[in-house]
Amino acid sequence: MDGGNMDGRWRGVGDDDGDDLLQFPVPAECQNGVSVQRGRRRPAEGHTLGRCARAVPAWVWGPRASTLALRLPSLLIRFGRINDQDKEQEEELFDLLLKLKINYYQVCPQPDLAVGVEAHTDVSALSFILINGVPGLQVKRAGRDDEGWVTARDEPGTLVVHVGDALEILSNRRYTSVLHRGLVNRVATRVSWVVFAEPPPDRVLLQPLPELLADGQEQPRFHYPPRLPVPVHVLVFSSTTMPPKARKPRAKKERPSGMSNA
Ligand SMILES: O=C(O)CCC(=O)C(=O)O
Ligand SMILES: [Fe+2]
Repeated sequence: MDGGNMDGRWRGVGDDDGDDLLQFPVPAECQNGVSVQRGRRRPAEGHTLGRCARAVPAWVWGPRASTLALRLPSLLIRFGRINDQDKEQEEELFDLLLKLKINYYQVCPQPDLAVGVEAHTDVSALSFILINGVPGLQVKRAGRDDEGWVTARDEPGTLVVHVGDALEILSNRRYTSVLHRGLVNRVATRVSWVVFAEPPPDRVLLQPLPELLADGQEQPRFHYPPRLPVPVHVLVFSSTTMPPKARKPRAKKERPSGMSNA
């Protein structure tokens, strides 16, 4: 991605080494919340979302993330022993939709009282998360409810990959989606760039892949009659009235106290 200067407020990222990230302010227009950009291409110049997306480190949109994003579901499914012959299904899984979201968390002197991004699972197949070196991404440990939250590593250049709901459903829960949350920080602004990789909404139905159930040994763990295409899934699962997985521990309402990093 080209270097640049938007109204003198920020400088672009030219290097691919992740170091720039630590000194990299997000343009003011992106600081009111989140910006979402659909599609695989970088947004158009001049568009607000484009301006925000230009703040994205090169390699979020660059070959490393997109290669991973486009290949990982297929590889994971293969590990799940999907029938190798089903090329058509594999092609569909390759044809992922990539969406970018930028989270900007203002410094907060009282992080315990603030809401960052509440505990949730992503509806994507996979999510790729890059943070600006300020910790605050937390993952709920699988298993017992009382095991608590684990803070993701924050070394520059660390790319966190989450399994999302779509992959859990397609894989008939060979992979389970990750409950996670984003916290604000007491002393530093947090920025996270998330690329959500989703199955193509017009072609992939969110149901366990038939190949996994073909031999009759395994029962489908997800039933959605009538079988829903992705947009409906997103609608339903985005609803606060219908959490995607009752088996997942619910988000605790209390604010974590150990995350100030002050
Ligand atoms: O900001 C973070 O570290 C996580 C954000 C997140 O999980 C999301 O936007 O879906
Ligand atoms: Fe998320």
